[in-house]
Amino acid sequence: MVITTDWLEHWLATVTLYPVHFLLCSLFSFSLGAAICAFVVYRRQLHWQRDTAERLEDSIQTRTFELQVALNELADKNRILEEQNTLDALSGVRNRAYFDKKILAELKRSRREQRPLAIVMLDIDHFKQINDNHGHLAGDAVIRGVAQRIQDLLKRSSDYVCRYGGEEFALILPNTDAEGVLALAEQIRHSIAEQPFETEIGAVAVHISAGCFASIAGPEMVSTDFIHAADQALYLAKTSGRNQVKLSMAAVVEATAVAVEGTQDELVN
Ligand SMILES: Nc1nc2c(ncn2[C@@H]2O[C@H](COP(=O)(O)OP(=O)(O)OP(=O)(O)O)[C@@H](O)[C@H]2O)c(=O)[nH]1
Repeated sequence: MVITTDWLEHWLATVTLYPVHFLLCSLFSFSLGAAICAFVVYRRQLHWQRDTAERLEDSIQTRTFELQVALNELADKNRILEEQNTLDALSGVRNRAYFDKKILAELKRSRREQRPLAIVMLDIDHFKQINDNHGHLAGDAVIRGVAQRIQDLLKRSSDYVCRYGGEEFALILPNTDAEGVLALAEQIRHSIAEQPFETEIGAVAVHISAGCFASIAGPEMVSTDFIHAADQALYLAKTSGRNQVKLSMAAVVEATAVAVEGTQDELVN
């Protein structure tokens, strides 16, 4: 549009003639412009807020995922650490602390399910002589070898061999009666006596003595009843000449009772 003098004069005349119209038009145009500006700003802000919220949500999700991964790793490491805490450093089998906990749990299970629980206390014979004659390193190798040999002979995943202390081991055998524990302990004794253990000074022949006890846990029975009974049987095995397995008299009584019941059943049938 070309602004000429004529046009300007005409425009001024119009403005002078219709000042109210002009004012109203100007006001309307200004308001419309302002409204459009406000709308554009508002839309921009909305977009920006939406973008920010999306970015925030993404970052929260990423962080939550990273946190979950870190927590899982921590839980795994904790599990490994807890597992390591239950192991004996020298022999690699479970340690005494594990035995103390496990026997309590198995005692409760035996009482609840009315199934027999068997314990074996097992000790390497004349171990002091092995240390004295061949040195402590050879002695350590024998302890490791015996532990491994026992472990290899345990077939059920619920059976545990624990190093009870020094050259003594304790076995926890859930759901095992007197007959079963005697058979397993005898198998272990035989395997150890048969095959010497490799050490740095050569093969060392050893044998063990074992005391066994098996019973369904009665309402009054505690874990020490099982341990003492198996210990007494071990003492009997030692004093009877070593390299043998003995069953606690308490277990014999129970086994006899079971046998008598069995005989009576047969008679009745
Ligand atoms: N090398 C080694 N020796 C150990 C370890 N723990 C205990 N001993 C030794 O084992 C020996 C156990 O000796 P004793 O309790 O007299 O038993 P023993 O000589 O086996 O005799 P009996 O059990 O009666 O047949 C001691 O000399 C202890 O020092 C160990 O971790 N490594």
